[in-house]
Amino acid sequence: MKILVLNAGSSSQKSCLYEITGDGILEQPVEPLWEATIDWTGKSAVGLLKVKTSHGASIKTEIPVKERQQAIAQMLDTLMQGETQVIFDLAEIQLVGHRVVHGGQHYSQPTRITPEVKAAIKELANLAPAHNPVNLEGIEAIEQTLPQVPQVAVFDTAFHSSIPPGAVVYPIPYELSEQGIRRYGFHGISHEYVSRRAAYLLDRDLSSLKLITCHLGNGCSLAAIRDGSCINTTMGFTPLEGLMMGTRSGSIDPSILLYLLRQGYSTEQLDEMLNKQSGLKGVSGISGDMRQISQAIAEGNDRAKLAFDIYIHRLRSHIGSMLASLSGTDALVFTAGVGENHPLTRTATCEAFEFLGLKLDPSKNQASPKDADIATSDSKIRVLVVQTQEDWAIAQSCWNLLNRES
Ligand SMILES: Nc1ncnc2c1ncn2[C@@H]1O[C@H](COP(=O)(O)OP(=O)(O)O)[C@@H](O)[C@H]1O
Ligand SMILES: CC(=O)OP(=O)(O)O
Ligand SMILES: [Mg+2]
Repeated sequence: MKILVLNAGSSSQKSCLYEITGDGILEQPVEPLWEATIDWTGKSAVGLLKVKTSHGASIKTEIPVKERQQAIAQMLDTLMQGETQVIFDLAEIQLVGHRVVHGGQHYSQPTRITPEVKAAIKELANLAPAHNPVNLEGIEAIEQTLPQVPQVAVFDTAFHSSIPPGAVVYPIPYELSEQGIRRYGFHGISHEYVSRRAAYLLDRDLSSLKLITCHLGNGCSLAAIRDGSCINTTMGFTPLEGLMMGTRSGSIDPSILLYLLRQGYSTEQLDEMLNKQSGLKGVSGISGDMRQISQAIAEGNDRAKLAFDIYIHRLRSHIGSMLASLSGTDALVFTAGVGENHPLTRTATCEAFEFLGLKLDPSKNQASPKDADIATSDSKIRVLVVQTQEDWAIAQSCWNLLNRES
């Protein structure tokens, strides 16, 4: 069965075509037949489309991206044309799966997209403004291009539905919690996938493991996972809470917002400040990208060093909180852009937990291996680097949903 996956970001659109055969539950992730990304910077009318296929073809080309729908249609053209052709007819695609960031209280399973589900995704857009609207645009683009093909939403919040009330309810008047103001948690597709992959790499049963998964990308979050179920996470009502991120502040004293509101800031200004002008970018004044922060530190930039120090301080503190939720851990798992590629972040994080007998192997860490254990053989806690495969996880969820239904 061929499943197309769409993973829409605020400045990118990723897509993969997978072919799943057999029972679909494969321990090793499968290479996509075709993989495409469009990157554009918000208002720019031109985007860079990159496509590669499992038979070794690749193209890079600039395309106009005034509307996401047109850009997606152009991206899908490369499935059937030129050197990147992998199918002869769009009808070969049997299902399309989407990463949808906020599923609210009602969607904790992969769900077939209906007008009702679309309306719910739209309504939740004010809680995930950088994500849900673009997820919806992706769904609508497929309705135009592949009107007959069923679509499935896989929610980033779903994996966190097992978190117990003590970690979900905020200590504010309870009526607000009843209105849905509570912790949801995000990056669930990634946390769930890397926890399963970690169990496989450790040759252990997931149902007997305590894991702390660290998704450190542009957005950053942690999950505490016991016996395969999530029991705590750092993101909350929106993807703004918790760790310091590329451009998001993470948790700050809420009184800072009250203070700034009284100073005359508008809600839009505060939103822009907290989501786009804070984090590594806001403190360093340079960039939200860890590669540029590292380079600036190497050149002696003090603000870049301060930004990195805050990032690590907060990461260590939140790992401490996850450790307490789990009463210990068998492994720390690093994933996503920073987690997979930045040895210094892993060293600086792990140093704080040496008192627990955690020992990182410096040469293994420096190599940034994919899907490997980078702790020494006598370390009391394993440390893994796992490449997150959100798209593959979505394809598997879609396949499982179809099998449950049939
Ligand atoms: N080689 C690298 N070294 C350090 N950081 C990196 C490297 N590659 C990517 N990153 C970091 O990862 C981030 C992107 O992570 P990613 O997981 O792709 O994020 P997202 O899916 O949220 O866009 C970049 O902004 C950058 O900070
Ligand atoms: C939920 C979230 O923060 O996603 P991303 O890291 O892709 O922005
Ligand atoms: Mg991501």
